[in-house]
Amino acid sequence: MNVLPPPEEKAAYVERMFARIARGYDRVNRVMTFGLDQGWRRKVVEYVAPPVNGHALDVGTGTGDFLPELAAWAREGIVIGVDFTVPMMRAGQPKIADLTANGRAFFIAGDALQLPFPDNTFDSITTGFVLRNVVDIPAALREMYRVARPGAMMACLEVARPRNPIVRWGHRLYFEQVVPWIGALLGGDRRAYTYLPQSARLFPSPDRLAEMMREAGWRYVFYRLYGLGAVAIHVGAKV
Ligand SMILES: C[S@@+](CC[C@H](N)C(=O)[O-])C[C@H]1O[C@@H](n2cnc3c(N)ncnc32)[C@H](O)[C@@H]1O
Repeated sequence: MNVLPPPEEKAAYVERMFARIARGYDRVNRVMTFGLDQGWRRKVVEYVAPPVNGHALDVGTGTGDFLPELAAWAREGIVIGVDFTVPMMRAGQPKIADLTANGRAFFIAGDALQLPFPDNTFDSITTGFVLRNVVDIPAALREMYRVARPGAMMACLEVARPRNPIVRWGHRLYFEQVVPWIGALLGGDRRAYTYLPQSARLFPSPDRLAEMMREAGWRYVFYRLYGLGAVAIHVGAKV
């Protein structure tokens, strides 16, 4: 069953889907990734190394899993999570409640393709499992570049396909057959977790994504694979 929407309906489809699964989103993530997802996010934040009093942005922040880690680095700075699905941010509000009370972390509703920030604003930018969902990946990469300060680092966490043929076969079986059921049982939404492997299939390879980052202006681009090659972290700098 193909659940992928046509491009002109993708943004509305994605927003509705994440609004539906917002409450169970974190639980499904932990189970589906065998608890590895938070370690990958910590790695992403290490790559962008937010300065102590810096400004950090997480694009497509969802329930804000990156924000406490960004705030732990930028301990005298400000961290912002931007997303166009308000129920996802609402579900994550308790995670950043203390930081928000101290004026250090905020959720802001906005589109990754038209970020609601001036040019050259952020020292560090993260984005996790988002680019697969946007209609125009180059435009999202250019927007992040626009709002990054010269000297800023950006890191992107996304799904990839393992290169080892045996691991790739097992991963495909798990991702396409098991994950939709985990989503159905724990997240109450089989369709959303069928979209996940289907959208992953169309996502550019890590080499191609690195190229797209360079085309968007990012420099010193490299990537590393994690989770037996099931996810990639791409890193770039604005010079
Ligand atoms: C798979 S979730 C990832 C959430 C979070 N980054 C994480 O690591 O768990 C994808 C998120 O990207 C958001 N998203 C997708 N396209 C977007 C866009 N064009 N603008 C803003 N947010 C977007 C969705 O609303 C959703 O919350």
